[in-house]
Amino acid sequence: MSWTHRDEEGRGRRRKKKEKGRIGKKKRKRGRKKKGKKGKKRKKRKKGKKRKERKKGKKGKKRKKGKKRKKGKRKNVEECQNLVVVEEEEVVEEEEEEVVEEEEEEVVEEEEEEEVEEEEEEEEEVEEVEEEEEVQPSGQRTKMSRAADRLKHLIGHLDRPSVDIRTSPAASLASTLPLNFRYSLDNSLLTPEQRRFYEENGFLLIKNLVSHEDIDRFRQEFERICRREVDVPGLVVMRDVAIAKSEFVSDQRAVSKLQDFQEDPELFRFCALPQVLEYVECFTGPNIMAMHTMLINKPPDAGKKTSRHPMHQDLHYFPFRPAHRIVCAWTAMETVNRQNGCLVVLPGTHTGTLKEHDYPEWEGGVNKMYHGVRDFDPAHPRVHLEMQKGDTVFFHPLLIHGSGMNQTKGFRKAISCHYAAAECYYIDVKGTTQENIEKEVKELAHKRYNLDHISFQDTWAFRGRLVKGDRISL
Ligand SMILES: CCCCCC(=O)SCCNC(=O)CCNC(=O)[C@H](O)C(C)(C)COP(=O)(O)OP(=O)(O)OC[C@H]1O[C@@H](n2cnc3c(N)ncnc32)[C@H](O)[C@@H]1OP(=O)(O)O
Ligand SMILES: O=C(O)CCC(=O)C(=O)O
Repeated sequence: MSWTHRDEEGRGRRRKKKEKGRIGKKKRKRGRKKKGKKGKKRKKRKKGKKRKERKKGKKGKKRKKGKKRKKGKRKNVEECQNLVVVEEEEVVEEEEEEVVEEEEEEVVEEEEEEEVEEEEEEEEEVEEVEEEEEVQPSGQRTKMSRAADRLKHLIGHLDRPSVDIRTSPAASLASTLPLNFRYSLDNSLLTPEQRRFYEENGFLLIKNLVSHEDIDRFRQEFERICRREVDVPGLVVMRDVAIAKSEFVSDQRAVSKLQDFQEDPELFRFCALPQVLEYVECFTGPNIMAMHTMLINKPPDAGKKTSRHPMHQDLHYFPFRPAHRIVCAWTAMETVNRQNGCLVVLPGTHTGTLKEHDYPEWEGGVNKMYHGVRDFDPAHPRVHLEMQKGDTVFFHPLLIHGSGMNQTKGFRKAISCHYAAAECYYIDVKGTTQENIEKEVKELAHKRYNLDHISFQDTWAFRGRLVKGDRISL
């Protein structure tokens, strides 16, 4: 637990450096802002005009949609009666239609995004915006076409055949890369399309990345742990709240999640798989820490819907930054689909800020520390990440995601690791929305290990393991 001392110094140095940088940045900003504002007014006028045009267009579209929807509904009732029940019960709670209606929602959403973007631009990102405008002069790619593009990418991305889609970017394509990527680093692994996809959506699904052989080995180890044949230091074994008080059965039926398996050499192999780290490096850079590990064994729902995982942003749990140098790798250990509670993501939400989280008010109870995001746009398009064994999704810690209820009789298994650049630094969460989780974690550490003065940051420094490069600040 030595982060405090060493890092306080480091933090001091960094803070000074940052302040210096900020002053410089502010000066530069001031100089540019004048120029920027005029441009922005022009931009706003244009946007107003565009908005009017869109509204006009939307009326016509709505009428058309009404017809389409009726047809679609009939099909739903005839063919997918079960689905109606599924929809009602899932965390996802929205109607199938809402997902299909992305086009319409995207327009509204894009408008909202534009406004938020504008605000952010005013405050912080003047420099970046200017860069963006240089490489993407208005008119070259409108917001509308970006929304449509995004949808196209999303669908194309999810429909890919089950093969490894790794390719090297062709030299000729490199020139089409925008220069303002902020969520991924220059690398020779991701294609321009994959990179752009992550930038815009906050996740990237790679098919068939982890071998079935490895997954079977992880499964066997999981079963050994459940049978208590191995004792793993630091491991947290969770039971679903609905069965936590029922009679203990010492096999996987009782276990809903293994957390912090960094001391289990077999399970921890997952975190160091070279083909996984190759991707991770595109987001973290070459010095990589495995910060958080989980094997999630989503149980068949006991009837109280407690197998759901509320919509949340993982950054809520992390007292380290910057967010865009943190990434999660989540690998399906078997087929995951809407029936057994696949991941559900709100594409693009990684571009927002960390929101307030707390326990959702669910009648059947909520699992310990399963905080949900307080306010998010329920109309935001959702993507259900249906995956096959070995498929891996990489996602940003601000991406709002969750998972639905497991309505099957089987367990739904996935293994995951949150990675961070070793250059990330700890932050003090006092006075922030993360205070509630800090309090809970500290209480748990006290209860479990009788540790009184452990800090939130300590609990992370203690769990983190270097998997590549040098351990720097974390
Ligand atoms: C970081 C990336 C994103 C992460 C997102 C997440 O996953 S967030 C989720 C992360 N979750 C966690 O870190 C939680 C870690 N979980 C734990 O530490 C533990 O499973 C636990 C505290 C909940 C239970 O610990 P114990 O091993 O002491 O369990 P024990 O069986 O003795 O139960 C102690 C008390 O906790 C209750 N309990 C047990 N499991 C529970 C659960 N899942 N949810 C709520 N409460 C639970 C019991 O009913 C009992 O209450 P009574 O005392 O009233 O009888
Ligand atoms: O695997 C799941 O069901 C959800 C996992 C998740 O969202 C998380 O642990 O952050």
